[in-house]
Amino acid sequence: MHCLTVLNLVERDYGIIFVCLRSTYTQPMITKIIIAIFLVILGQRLVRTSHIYQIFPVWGLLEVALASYLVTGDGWGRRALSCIRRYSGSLRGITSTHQVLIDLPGVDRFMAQSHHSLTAEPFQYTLFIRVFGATDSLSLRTKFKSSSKDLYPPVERLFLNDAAATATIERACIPQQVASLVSFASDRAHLKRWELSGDVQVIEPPQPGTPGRAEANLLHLTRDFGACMAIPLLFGKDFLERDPQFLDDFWKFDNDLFTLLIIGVPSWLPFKKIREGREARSRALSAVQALMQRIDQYQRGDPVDFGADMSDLSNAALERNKIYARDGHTLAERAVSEFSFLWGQNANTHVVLFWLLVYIYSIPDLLGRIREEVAPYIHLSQTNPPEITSIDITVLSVNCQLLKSCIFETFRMANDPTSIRYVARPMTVNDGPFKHDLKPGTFVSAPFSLVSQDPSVFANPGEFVPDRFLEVDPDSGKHMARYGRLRPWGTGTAMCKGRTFAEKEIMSMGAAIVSLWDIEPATGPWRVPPMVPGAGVKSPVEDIRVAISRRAL
Ligand code: HEM
Repeated sequence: MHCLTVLNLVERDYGIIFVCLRSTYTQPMITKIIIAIFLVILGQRLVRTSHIYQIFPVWGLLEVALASYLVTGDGWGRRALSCIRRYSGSLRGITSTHQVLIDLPGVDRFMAQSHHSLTAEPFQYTLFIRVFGATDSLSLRTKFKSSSKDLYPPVERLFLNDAAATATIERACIPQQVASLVSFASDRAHLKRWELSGDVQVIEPPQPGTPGRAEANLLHLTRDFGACMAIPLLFGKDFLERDPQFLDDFWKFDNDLFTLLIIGVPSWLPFKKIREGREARSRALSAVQALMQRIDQYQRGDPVDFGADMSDLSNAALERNKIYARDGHTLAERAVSEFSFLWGQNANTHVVLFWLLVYIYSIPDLLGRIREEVAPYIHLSQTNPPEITSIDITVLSVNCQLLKSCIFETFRMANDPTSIRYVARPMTVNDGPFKHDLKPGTFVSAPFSLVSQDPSVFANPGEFVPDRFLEVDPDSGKHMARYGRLRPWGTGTAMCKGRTFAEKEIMSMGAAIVSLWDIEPATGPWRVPPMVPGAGVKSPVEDIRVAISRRAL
């Protein structure tokens, strides 16, 4: 924009200040101070009024929680909500800037509209600023706007495409890795990363003919085990090996800080949990920034820091870095974006794996049924203890419908997905007898956990029913697991881009673990711990101490 135009705009908008400015030319110091204040105000105004991105209101998720709570309550909750909400029908938002869609007929069709009308980008940008540690600026909004739609195709090619997702999981060498879920190493220096995190204690070392027995914290063991499989597939092996602290920081940030920041708790509050979470985030971001530097060096053909091996980086990481370089993102900005992607890849998947194992091992007879179902595709050696010689990942996904139904049921019990979109153009919502006009510049949210817990959709919603999602296919007559009204991956164009990979990963790791290991509580009978809601998949109020031994055939 030409500077005279800017000055004209400035004079129009800030006339009085401008007059003052002109009259202070004789006092240069005061003039400089006024100019500085004025430029800050102008800068803030430009950021606010640039419609590149709006920030999702800080109370938005609390409004989703409140509307969901009131609508599921008895009569008074619904009546109270009817008095305070803005629209009628299925739109339950209280404020004019945000509508919560509950029981909207055809919600998938509505949310499937093109990103020119409904877009997830402003909410993702809000997460960058509010949760992942980026600093809001007009320049960052502009860069994020030009990069974001190009950042997903590389992810889709690696994690969404069926054949590519299978090939990616094959590279993780699950048979060998699952055999070392517990290594029984007597020397701490030889314990795996996930064993350290799971506080594995060997109770009986393995002897010839007798499997060993160890105790571990199941959530910590499983989530680090999963992350140690998944992260190298994206960022190569060197990343986690170079930074042994990274996973602890990642989970600390996820558990202690993420939920607080997303609901708007200021990160500067002087509480120990927040301070430690912030420190963990800052260390994790530094590790990712150093990685981005190495990726950049590698791509430009420059010497790579520490001579790190970058040969097994995924194409997704390489292609995304090219887009960041094209659009002039600093290394710190790339780190925030990749850290948020890494969070999406890991924060939910391995916690789902934990809950799946808890249900399979704790529900009488289910372990036997799953072992029987997966046996033809998890090939075991005849040794004692047995080893997995190969896994047929493709056929496992197609033929193991009970396991798939158990995964869906785990999602239903433990996952709280919400799709949040920005209304970029005027839109009309068809809501049965109602029609609502949505203004551009507002947000809509669709919380899907309400359906998951609705007894009229899923009978006895508090109970884990392994076969719940199995339906008889009219053509083949076989049982097939179908999602029905479950939406673990959100909906519409911004639906999860890693869902094919995540489902196959949980299936193949779950099938491999149950085939090789016996797991039971370290003391007493199984007790499924209560769940703490968070951002996505819920955590247990406390970890479960379990005894693990190799399965004897
Ligand atoms: C059990 C595991 C997972 C669950 C439950 C899950 C769930 C979700 C949900 C609910 C969304 C928001 C969708 C919406 O707004 O409608 C989402 C978005 C996303 N997820 Fe996942 N996810 C999982 C695993 C993964 C993995 C493994 C990856 C990557 C490898 C991934 C990458 C993404 C990306 C890139 C988005 C943003 C998509 C967009 O805005 O276009 N997710 N996920």
